[in-house]
Amino acid sequence: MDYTIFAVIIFAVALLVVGGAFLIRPRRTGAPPEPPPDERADGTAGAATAEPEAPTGEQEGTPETAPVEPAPAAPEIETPPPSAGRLVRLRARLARSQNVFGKGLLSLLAADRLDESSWEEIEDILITADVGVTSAAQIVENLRTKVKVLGTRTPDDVRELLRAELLAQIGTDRDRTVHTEQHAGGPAVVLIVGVNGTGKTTTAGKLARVLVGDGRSVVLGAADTFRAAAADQLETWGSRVGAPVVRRDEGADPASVAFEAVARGMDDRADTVIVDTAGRLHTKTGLMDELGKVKRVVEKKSSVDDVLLVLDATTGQNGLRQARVFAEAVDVSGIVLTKLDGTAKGGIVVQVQRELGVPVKLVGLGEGPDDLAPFDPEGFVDALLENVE
Ligand SMILES: Nc1nc2c(ncn2[C@@H]2O[C@H](COP(=O)(O)OP(=O)(O)OP(=O)(O)O)[C@@H](O)[C@H]2O)c(=O)[nH]1
Repeated sequence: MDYTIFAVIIFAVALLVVGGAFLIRPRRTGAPPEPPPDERADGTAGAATAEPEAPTGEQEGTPETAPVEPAPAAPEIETPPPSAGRLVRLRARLARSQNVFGKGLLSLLAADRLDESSWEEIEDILITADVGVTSAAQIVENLRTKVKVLGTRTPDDVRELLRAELLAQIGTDRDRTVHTEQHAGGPAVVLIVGVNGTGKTTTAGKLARVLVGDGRSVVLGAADTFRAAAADQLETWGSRVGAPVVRRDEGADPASVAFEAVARGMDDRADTVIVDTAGRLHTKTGLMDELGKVKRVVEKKSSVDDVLLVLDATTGQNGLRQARVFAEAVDVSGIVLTKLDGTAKGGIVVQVQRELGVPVKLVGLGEGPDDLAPFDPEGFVDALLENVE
């Protein structure tokens, strides 16, 4: 009898130890971090705690985190906020970063007399904000004409003049929808392209959150197979919102991963497949071959509905050079401008659209998981001119 009780106690202790090991194990093997307990449903949780951790060397070296099959979703799934109203929520951040730009222009325009040097200064401010030389000259010319017609100006008149001119340059009638709706029974396919470090993988993850927040189902494809860490990062994003991630071993053919992701999206009857691609700017030919192949192979299964080019707004002319190379390599259909919270160079919206003839569709305004918003010209310009005397 005593032996039986002893055996039962041993068995119970063994159960506890094994159970504990299971509970602790996923964290050590680089599985997605549990959502912070204080994350609010409206997505306003502190950015620092809510952002999935950047891949670390420890994760890169963990062989268990590179399965061939799509990773299982973590049990605790978050509900991100929907896309509507995101720019409004992030407006203060935009207003803060672009304040110098808006304030400088408004105060110059409000002066009683606008002489030649004032107009030059206005043009300089526009160029410094990365509006681009051609657009800056055009804006100044249009404003000069309107100011002449208007005669005297109240601060409200000036604000309205500038608002209208900036909106005209950005364009209010372009289609800025990211095409994520199912078609012909299959999922929409969105390719994310851009140089590494611009926020490409982060954007793929944030976009998945936007879509899940809008009630869609998403499959993520980790076709940046040159860095295992990029796939790990994507897996973390996917697991937090229950989006399966299709990945392969480092060095695998990106096109085949993209193909498998679309196949998985079809099997799952998902709404959207988001494919993160590699962005090494080795040679233009190499890039063209690689991205061209990904697109061609995906198109054997489904049409590609959007090719989003991710650009870091803080990189100015360098970013634009990269954009040109990508636009030559693949048919870019939309631009995602990231890190607009960290630069006063919001004028890049005007320049990049003018250069590439492609609309800005999404903007990144922070490192938080829900700091990606659909781009809305009115909201953007209003934030630029907000709280400025
Ligand atoms: N402040 C700010 N940081 C951002 C934004 N978007 C991305 N980032 C940060 O930019 C860094 C690079 O992002 P990644 O997504 O790793 O960049 P990537 O282009 O995928 O590069 P690889 O992962 O190297 O392929 C990360 O620390 C992001 O948190 C943004 O809108 N604002």
